[in-house]
Amino acid sequence: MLTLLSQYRHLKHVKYLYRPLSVMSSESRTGPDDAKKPFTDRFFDSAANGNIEELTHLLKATVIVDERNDNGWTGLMLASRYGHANAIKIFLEKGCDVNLVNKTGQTALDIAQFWDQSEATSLIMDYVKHDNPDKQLRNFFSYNPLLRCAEKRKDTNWLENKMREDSTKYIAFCELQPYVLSLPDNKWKYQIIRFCYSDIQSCINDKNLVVFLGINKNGDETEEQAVFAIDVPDEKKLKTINPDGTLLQPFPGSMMLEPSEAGILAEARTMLDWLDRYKFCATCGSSTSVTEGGHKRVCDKKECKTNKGIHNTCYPRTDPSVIMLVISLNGKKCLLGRGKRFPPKMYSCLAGFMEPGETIEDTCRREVHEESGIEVGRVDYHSSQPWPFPASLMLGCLAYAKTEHLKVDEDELEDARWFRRPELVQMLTRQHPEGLFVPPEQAIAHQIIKSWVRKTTNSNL
Ligand SMILES: NC(=O)C1=CN([C@@H]2O[C@H](COP(=O)(O)OP(=O)(O)OC[C@H]3O[C@@H](n4cnc5c(N)ncnc54)[C@H](OP(=O)(O)O)[C@@H]3O)[C@@H](O)[C@H]2O)C=CC1
Ligand SMILES: [Mg+2]
Ligand SMILES: [Mg+2]
Ligand SMILES: [Mg+2]
Ligand SMILES: [Zn+2]
Repeated sequence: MLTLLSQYRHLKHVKYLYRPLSVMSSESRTGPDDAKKPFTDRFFDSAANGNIEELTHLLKATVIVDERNDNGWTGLMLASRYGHANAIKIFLEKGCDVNLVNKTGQTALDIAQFWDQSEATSLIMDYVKHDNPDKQLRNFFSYNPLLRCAEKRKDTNWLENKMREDSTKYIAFCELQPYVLSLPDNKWKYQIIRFCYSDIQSCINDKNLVVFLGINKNGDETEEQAVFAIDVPDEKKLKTINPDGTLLQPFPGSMMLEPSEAGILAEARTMLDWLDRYKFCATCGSSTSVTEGGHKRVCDKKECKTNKGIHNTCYPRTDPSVIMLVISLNGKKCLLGRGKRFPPKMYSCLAGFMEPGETIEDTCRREVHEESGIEVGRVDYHSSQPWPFPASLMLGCLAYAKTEHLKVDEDELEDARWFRRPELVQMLTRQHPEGLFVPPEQAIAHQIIKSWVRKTTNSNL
């Protein structure tokens, strides 16, 4: 406490500590010019003033939740300094980083304690206590609420009985697009239709592909609800069962599902695509039969070597790909590129498929060099994302550049450029003066860029 006190005595004469106080006066709090202030000034002001309406509005762009002013103060720190409990709750709900420190090394908790803001102190302490591994970033398509129950896949009797049970649900696909309903209160949100066995019975035959996806965790333990995916090649059949449904296009359709539905879609879409495309043995060319609830194909030719020893060529495929945010030598800029098929004005992280025998780090170094001419040194893993178009697993990384001169691979990219942090904030929040933007939050690229922006500041840029 003594150290903090002495820090404060020193700081209290420094204008930045009180920078937000300039708007604490009654004139400026309601001043007509507030709306014209830069976005970040309004953000810091609303945190310091406890202006919940403004804060809620500005935090729709969650990327700024950990934005720091020139002195390293976050909105949470400002709200803690002045004891605005409701503002603190908003920051915590939005997943702010409570561990950040300002330029004098204080966390929001240090500040709340120092200023005897007891409610602020207990809110943050409570949050820290309950901060658990579940809070780890979960990318879109990666949250599948079903228990896969791999052990049940070999139990043919169990599977056959489950397929006919009243509680069992089927999600139907036609040409790899799920059959969905748009939500009555929000036409931008869709829900995958879950059919009962009696509804879908007429579509289940030897030709239509069926995959056991798993057991619904939320179902009653005594009556496990199994979920299957079924491919129904004729959309008209689905229309007869439920005329209100529609097929959901991959882009942007899949992005409009709830995250838990997107996770189920990721499993189902990749599985159905694989079952459909790998009908013949890759080793001997014979036909194959589907087994294990749709999770394996077995070569019909008994003597085929896939039926002896290691025969994993008959299992579903996942193609690992890396996706990386390249950070410049001085740590102040990031490299983004424009693929030839991107929507106009969209820039994203560089990405590429892994080759056999490569590590994640080496794939990042190779792909960055191939696509931009930049040499990469250290590579840090960030997070991963299943990308079911058709079967990628995106391995997200931060890659630290050793060089800066760009030599763009024109076969793959239309452009690649270094962007400074303020520009990235504008692109993430769709406020860039030239209309440039990054992929939506459902893409891992967005999350990697956002996490770098949240961990850095604009100072000295
Ligand atoms: N989730 C996200 O935020 C993003 C995801 N992605 C995904 O990342 C993946 C990789 O990115 P991309 O830049 O396309 O990859 P690369 O940089 O490796 O280049 C694409 C080239 O790789 C070839 N290729 C296709 N499939 C494979 C494979 N399984 N193994 C090796 N090479 C292959 C293609 O050749 P050919 O022309 O012969 O088909 C294509 O020209 C893609 O699935 C893409 O959809 C990319 C950006 C953002
Ligand atoms: Mg690429
Ligand atoms: Mg490439
Ligand atoms: Mg490649
Ligand atoms: Zn074979």
